[in-house]
Amino acid sequence: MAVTSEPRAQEGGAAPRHRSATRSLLRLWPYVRPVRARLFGAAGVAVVASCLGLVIPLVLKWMVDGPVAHRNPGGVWLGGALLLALGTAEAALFGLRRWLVGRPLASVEAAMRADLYRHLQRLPVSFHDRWASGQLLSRATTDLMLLRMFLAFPLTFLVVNGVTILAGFAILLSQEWTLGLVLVIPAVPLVILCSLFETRYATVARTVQDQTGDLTTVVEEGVLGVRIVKGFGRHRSQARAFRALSEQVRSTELHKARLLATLWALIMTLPELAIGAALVLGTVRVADGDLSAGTLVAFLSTALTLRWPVESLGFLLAMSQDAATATDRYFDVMDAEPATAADRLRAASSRERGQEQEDGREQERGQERERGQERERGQERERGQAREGEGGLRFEGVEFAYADAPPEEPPVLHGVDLHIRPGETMALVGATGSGKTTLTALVPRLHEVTRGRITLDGRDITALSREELRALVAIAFEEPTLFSATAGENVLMGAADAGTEELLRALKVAQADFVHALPEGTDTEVGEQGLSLSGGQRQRLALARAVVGGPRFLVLDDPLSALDVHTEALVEAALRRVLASTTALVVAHRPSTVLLADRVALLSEGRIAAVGTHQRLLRESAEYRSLMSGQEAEEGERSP
Ligand SMILES: Nc1ncnc2c1ncn2[C@@H]1O[C@H](COP(=O)(O)OP(=O)(O)OP(=O)(O)O)[C@@H](O)[C@H]1O
Repeated sequence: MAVTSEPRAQEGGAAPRHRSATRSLLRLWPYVRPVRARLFGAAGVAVVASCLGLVIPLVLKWMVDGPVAHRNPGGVWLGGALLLALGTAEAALFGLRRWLVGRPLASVEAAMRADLYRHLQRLPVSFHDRWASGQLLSRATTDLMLLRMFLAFPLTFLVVNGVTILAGFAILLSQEWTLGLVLVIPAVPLVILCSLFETRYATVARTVQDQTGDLTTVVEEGVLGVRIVKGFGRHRSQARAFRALSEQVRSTELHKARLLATLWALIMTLPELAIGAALVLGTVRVADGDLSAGTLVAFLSTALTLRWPVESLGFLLAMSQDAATATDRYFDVMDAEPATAADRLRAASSRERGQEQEDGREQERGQERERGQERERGQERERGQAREGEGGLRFEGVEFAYADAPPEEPPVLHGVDLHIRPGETMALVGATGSGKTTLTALVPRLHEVTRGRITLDGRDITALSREELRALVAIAFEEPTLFSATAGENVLMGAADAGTEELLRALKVAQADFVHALPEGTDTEVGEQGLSLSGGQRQRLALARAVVGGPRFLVLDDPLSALDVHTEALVEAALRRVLASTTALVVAHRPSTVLLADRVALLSEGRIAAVGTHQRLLRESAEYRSLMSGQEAEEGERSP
């Protein structure tokens, strides 16, 4: 089975729905507004240029009926010069149009791309969990390019060609209305055809663009996961999966091309037939002496001048449809709410549906929990610990469920009460999948709690601005994420105002001194995702990034998992000094990491089942003992 053939639950390839292309395209107005003067100016210039083209047949008529009929060479030269001047002016005006639109349209595309990027950064993590990266990439690249092309070409030329066709038909009808009617009549089936085409083409265009997004995701995954693909010898099945998807895109593209070809053939054939009919009728009338030869020449050359504006309607409409689809896809993302209130509501309502089932389980657990809590309180009193104040990091009745979780599933976290005192380091231990990572992600508000609250030194995190929260809390995850930048820049991302001194200190704490041995020290580029470094090196840089700003609160999700025992011990010793002044929540799988902490919280079935020192939990909690059991020997060796 190929990696990419697994079912995809992500969004971004919404089913095509019927919509008005004009309404979709009108949403671009806020971006077009700042450059409207230039765009309208360019359209005006193009209309003048195109109408100049319509004057040429009138000059021809004058030449044929005048200087040519009367054998006047001077008149012929004058006519020739006039035609040359008209042709040159037409070309110059079209050139001016291009110059007028070039720069403003590049800035429209850049502004839309910047807005999309900014919006993506503000969207909650839950949005990114749902959307495939390729769908977002294709919107930021292909779709925006389609929009720029639409603004540069079809938008102007639908107007220009529309005006030219109207003016041209007015000239034709005024010259000889019977012949004019022969040309106008095919316009009726053409209009009907175009509206039929719009509906069918819109559906296919959306499908192609969505499938291209999926293909982008597959390419991205294949490139990022190349080690796994190679390691498991999966390149053939991977290539097969890629071929299947690209075959899908190809066949939809072909379907699109067939639609376009049919429309184009009809759009080209009908005017040709009409011109042929007008030619026969006109020649008969010239022979009968009803019509001057000059009028027939002018009539036919006007009709031929109108061929391009009429024939281009097919692909101008197709490009407009592609642009309308690209606009819809762009606003699919831009309309997503950055505010997370929607997520909260969704999760809360799914919670209520799951509440009934939960109540039954809750009763059973209640008694057990009360006994445990009573025991805990008694022991705390015995140790004569001072009553904690509001300081530190506090979880109060915290509940959390992923927005896309089935409603019948209990929340990942429920009724989590935990207090980490100021300056204390609390280890968070729990079985795999018990919700440790989820709990840590709530502190920097990567996800929003669905019930309850989290406070930092007594202040609800939802009352803090994002900037305040980021300044207070630093995070490091088990899977370190580095950016295509230098090692130093990656670390300094952790604090806005940190300098070289803080950088060196952070590298020391995280035992990341290896950086100095890199070819350009802290200025060495670490490559995309830091893949030029080992897993342990990446983890240490991520840890340095977390501690560089000397944060008041530190949230570490098993940040030492990739280190060897010796390096881990060194990092721990250095961290201990840092953590002395920091309130920290550290997800731990190994006793060596647990030993870093003052106390340990055991997360079980979505709630805190026990809190105490490592030794005490070993004594009192069977679950904790079992979680740590594989490691006790190692721990015994390493504890002081
Ligand atoms: N983005 C997500 N959307 C939906 N469910 C998720 C998401 N992330 C995690 N989960 C689910 O939430 C539960 C808790 O996951 P979490 O990663 O918090 O566990 P964990 O205790 O950190 O596990 P581990 O020790 O293996 O890292 C799991 O059942 C997981 O399937």
